[in-house]
Amino acid sequence: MAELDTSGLNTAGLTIDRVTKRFGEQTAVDALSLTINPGEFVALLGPSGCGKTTMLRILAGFETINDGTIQLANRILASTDIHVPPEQRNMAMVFQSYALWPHMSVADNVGYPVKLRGLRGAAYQQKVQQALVLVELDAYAHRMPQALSGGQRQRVALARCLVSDPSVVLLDEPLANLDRHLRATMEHSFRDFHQRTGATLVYVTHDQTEAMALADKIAVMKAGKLVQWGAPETLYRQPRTAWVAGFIGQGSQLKVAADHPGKRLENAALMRGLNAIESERTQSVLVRPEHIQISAALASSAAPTHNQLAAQVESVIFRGERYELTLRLPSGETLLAYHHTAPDLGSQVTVDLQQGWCLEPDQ
Ligand SMILES: Nc1ncnc2c1ncn2[C@@H]1O[C@H](COP(=O)(O)OP(=O)(O)OP(=O)(O)O)[C@@H](O)[C@H]1O
Repeated sequence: MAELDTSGLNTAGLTIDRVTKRFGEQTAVDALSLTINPGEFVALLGPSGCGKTTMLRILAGFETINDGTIQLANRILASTDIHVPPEQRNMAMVFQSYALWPHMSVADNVGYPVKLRGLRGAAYQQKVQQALVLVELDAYAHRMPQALSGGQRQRVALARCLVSDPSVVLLDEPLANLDRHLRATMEHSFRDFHQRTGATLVYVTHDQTEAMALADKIAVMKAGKLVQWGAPETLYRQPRTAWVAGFIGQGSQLKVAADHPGKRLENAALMRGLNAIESERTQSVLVRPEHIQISAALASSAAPTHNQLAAQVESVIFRGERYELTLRLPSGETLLAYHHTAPDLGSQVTVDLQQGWCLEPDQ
């Protein structure tokens, strides 16, 4: 592919400082602070109604704020008494509905924002061509939007937001209207797009696998508040609270007697905590399925060692590359585990727990 000129893109960082947005009695965004570095790909992740779209609309300038400040590089975009209008923010937004003009070709759709600014002739053609190359749609310049797939239409929308050299690209659930297969393909397109442009991207989604696959950093939101901010691996391995642990990835939460949240327990310490008396088992610990080893069915005469647990197989689901098992422990708690073969339902197995992660209780 030809060398791409993305020098026009004046990527910048965003500082969101204690931003609050209320709609009447309802606080949609509650004292949220984030520092987004230039060129970072950030996902705002959370369940429906947690305030992520409101936060994106605040960044775009479609909503004013009640408290806090937003800065793009050194420039204040919003505070209690400043509100820079959307068209002066140098940001571009991509919606889940694509919002393409049906009567314009792909090239005309992409070029529209710069045509509005008066760009014409060779400079215009070059800008449109560059943006189309970035989303690998240069061969489709003369097609009409109706003659494109959903994924291609979304790439046209991406190209259109790029022509105006935005400092930040805001994306509101851009894959929500696509089927599962296409979403996976588009995840690759978005990653490529980010690598080639180096743009600062803020991406709203309620889909944790999408956020984990795409983002450099994820802001997990709940009821308008930021509950955790970190790299996908950190959120997966070291979720702060029981709620984050349940929201990101798969796993089981067991009660143990252990000291502090934010600590990893290796096998022996974990087993000591699990074997403590009931009243002392007050700390929630997360055990991911990949940290559970299952031994062959327990012979009737064999007992698990003191560092193992006995468990009963309650359900077995075939997932192609592995089986997903639900195991019932003597304490009554359940454990999600993976295994390469399918044990009989109701059979007893021995379980080795390699490690667990101590969680903070939810507020
Ligand atoms: N214009 C508005 N007027 C009143 N309340 C609003 C308005 N916009 C959002 N809200 C409320 O603010 C809260 C946050 O909404 P928001 O759309 O930001 O959530 P979300 O996390 O993006 O949800 P979803 O994933 O369902 O889009 C919700 O309770 C919503 O009802």
